[in-house]
Amino acid sequence: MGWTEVLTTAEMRGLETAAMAGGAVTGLDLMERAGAAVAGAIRLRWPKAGRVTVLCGPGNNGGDGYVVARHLAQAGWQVRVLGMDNAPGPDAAVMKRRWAALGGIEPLTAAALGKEAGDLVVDAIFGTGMTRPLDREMALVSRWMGGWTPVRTVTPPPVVAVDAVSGLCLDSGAWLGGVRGEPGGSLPRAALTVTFHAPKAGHLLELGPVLGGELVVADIGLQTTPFRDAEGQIWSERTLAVMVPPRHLRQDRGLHPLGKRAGSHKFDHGHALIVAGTAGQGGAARLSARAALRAGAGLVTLAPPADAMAEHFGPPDALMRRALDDAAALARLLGDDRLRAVCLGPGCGTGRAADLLEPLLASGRPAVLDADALTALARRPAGFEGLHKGCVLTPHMGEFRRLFPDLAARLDPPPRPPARPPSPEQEIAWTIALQTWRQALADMRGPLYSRLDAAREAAARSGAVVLLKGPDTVIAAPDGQARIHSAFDVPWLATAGAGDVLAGIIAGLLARGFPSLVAAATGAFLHAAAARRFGPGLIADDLPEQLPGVFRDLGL
Ligand SMILES: NC(=O)C1=CN([C@@H]2O[C@H](COP(=O)(O)OP(=O)(O)OC[C@H]3O[C@@H](n4cnc5c(N)ncnc54)[C@H](OP(=O)(O)O)[C@@H]3O)[C@@H](O)[C@H]2O)[C@H](O)CC1
Ligand SMILES: [K+]
Repeated sequence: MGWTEVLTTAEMRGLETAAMAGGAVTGLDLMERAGAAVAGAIRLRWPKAGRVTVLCGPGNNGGDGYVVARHLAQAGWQVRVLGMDNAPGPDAAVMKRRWAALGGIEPLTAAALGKEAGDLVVDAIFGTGMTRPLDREMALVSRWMGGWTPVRTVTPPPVVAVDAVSGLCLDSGAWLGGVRGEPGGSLPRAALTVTFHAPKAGHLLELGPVLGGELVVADIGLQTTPFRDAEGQIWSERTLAVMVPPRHLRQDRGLHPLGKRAGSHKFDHGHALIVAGTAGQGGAARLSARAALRAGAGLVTLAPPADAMAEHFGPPDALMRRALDDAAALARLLGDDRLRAVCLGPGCGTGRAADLLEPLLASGRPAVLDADALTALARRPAGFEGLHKGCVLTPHMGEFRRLFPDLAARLDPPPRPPARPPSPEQEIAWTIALQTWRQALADMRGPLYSRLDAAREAAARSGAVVLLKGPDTVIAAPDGQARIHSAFDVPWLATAGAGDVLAGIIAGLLARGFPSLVAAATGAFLHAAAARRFGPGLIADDLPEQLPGVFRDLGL
């Protein structure tokens, strides 16, 4: 599995500051390297020199912009710079002067965009220093970069964002001053974002992947020194992105983590138990069971109640079936240590899930709790007692809200008032509510609370690994470790049963002995890779059948 370190803006600043304090590098070096990297990425994608408009903000992001302008001009591009009329920090001031020696700087206003914008726009207005919503002028510029063209302005050419599209909170992926969860039509869209040293969480969450276009991570010579935070936690291992497996992880370099050693025995790859529910709901558990088999578990047993056994006959023959009627029966089954993982929830029924949850937690066995098991957990008088780090909770946002209402609420935008006054006599109250709502949006201050924060707190509170589902899936462990799997290119995963397959893949990996955090992160990766491989028109039943091809693609 490929792990890419993901940083918060504070960690990025910490890394830069430490590198500069150590004398290894100066801010000016870093800015030169950053700007040169952006210019290089531009020249790779648009090899023919053209006309570019560079928008430079008040700080170091703007400083990068002046470096980009200089490099593109020296490469034969016709460069027009629109810059803020301010006295930036020392590094940006140097770079601004170096540009000014080559070309002019016009004031950065929305009106100035009305004229010729050229073949490309570079957004170097704000980066990691973006802490509050854009003011009116920059909001107009930002909307223009999203294709909004009021009278007398030209349609914007492709946009390249330096570090991020300006306006994005780089810690949460939310739009500062926007209503979370509503992408909104007039936000900027970049064709390419060039960030530095490592992706930030905001590049991978919520609107980050939607607005940022292709993400390039440019090395600017910052060593990933294992920094320790106040709790002694090594930063560079806290949050990792798990989207792209490195091609180098092939069999010829030793056994791939997902591979199987020649001569191994089925029990070497573990036995997974997939609990099924009462008659008529069996499809979900069958999907999970098939997925666990395809994920490489040595044995998989489907366990419906005796009265539902009849519905579970049929393929795959490799799937074993065994009646499981109640908690006592499960406690007996779990007495067999070879049973290495349990999947509880898909198509199980909340009553049955509630009964079976107790012996399952008491056994300490690795387990995936999904669907009805999560509903049962939310209603459980004992709460999260008995959960352990071998458990993987796989809630979608609705289930997450039931389990962790206070955390979900911190992700919610301020409640929007109705579109119009409910009645004439309520006109005044409605007006006040609307002004209060608008002020709440204007008062937003970054870094905003993120899905990563929410998953981390949920894992710490529950004691289990929490996989918060979405196109930006976040996986967090109780010890603070987290993984992000961002896949906005497989919308077809929004189909009945896809969650059951994910639960089954994770259960299969747990049975194979993968630690819970790695099993969940690898499961999220395999799930999306299977969907990507099948393509549009997929149904959940197609997903397990794609896994052999995914493994081949991984070089297994
Ligand atoms: N640190 C380094 O050596 C490197 C930095 N790189 C680049 O620098 C930016 C981060 O630069 P920074 O100056 O910290 O912040 P920004 O340029 O993103 O923002 C500039 C200032 O703007 C103010 N601000 C914030 N929000 C708004 C707003 N909505 N309207 C107006 N102004 C706003 C804020 O200052 P305040 O004190 O006013 O809050 C910002 O400080 C990083 O993104 C990189 O591009 C190099 O690339 C690597 C080396
Ligand atoms: K920017």
